[in-house]
Amino acid sequence: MSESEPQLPQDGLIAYWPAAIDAHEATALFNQLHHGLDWQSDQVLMFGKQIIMKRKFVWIGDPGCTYRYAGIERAPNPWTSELLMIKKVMEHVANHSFNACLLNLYHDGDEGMGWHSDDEKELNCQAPIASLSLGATRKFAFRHKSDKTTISLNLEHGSALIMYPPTQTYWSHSLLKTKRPVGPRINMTFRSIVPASGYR
Ligand SMILES: O=C(O)CCC(=O)C(=O)O
Ligand SMILES: [Fe+2]
Repeated sequence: MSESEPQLPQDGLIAYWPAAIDAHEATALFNQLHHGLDWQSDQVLMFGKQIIMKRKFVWIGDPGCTYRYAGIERAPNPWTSELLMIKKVMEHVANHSFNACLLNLYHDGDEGMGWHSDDEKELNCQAPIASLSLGATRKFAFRHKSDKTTISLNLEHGSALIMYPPTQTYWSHSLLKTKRPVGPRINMTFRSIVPASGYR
């Protein structure tokens, strides 16, 4: 496994590992997750209306790792043995430990994720976020919040993208939609949550 070069010019730090997991393992994992998880419909509040997204998600984490996202509070689902195994790999790649993971399922190129940064208040802002991609290769882009510089990279099957602080402070990111016919993709972002006060 080796790192390859895409980098942010300023105000952040990323590392891209094209083959964090080998292709065979990545395919087996994709199939297990695709069929084995209880995928939920994502909802966003738009112009005061709840819109159901085609994209699906699963929120996994240690007890107490509740996540408020797009106005909805999400209690964590427990870790499975394969998710714990992947968490270990990603902890090794990122050199950091994680207590939660957001999985997103994009059925095709019509589904993506708009510009945002992962800077919710329950996230430990000193910790990296480690993203693992499985399935179709898709384009992912960073845009600087003030000068709008944009950097894009293709996230390949089995690749890891680590976003270190202060990337989320200065850069937004997006999973771009595409008109190219592409198959499904699962993305897992391993995160470090500061558990809600009721749990501490
Ligand atoms: O699908 C991806 O690669 C990105 C997902 C993402 O940005 C997120 O879950 O916050
Ligand atoms: Fe994100």
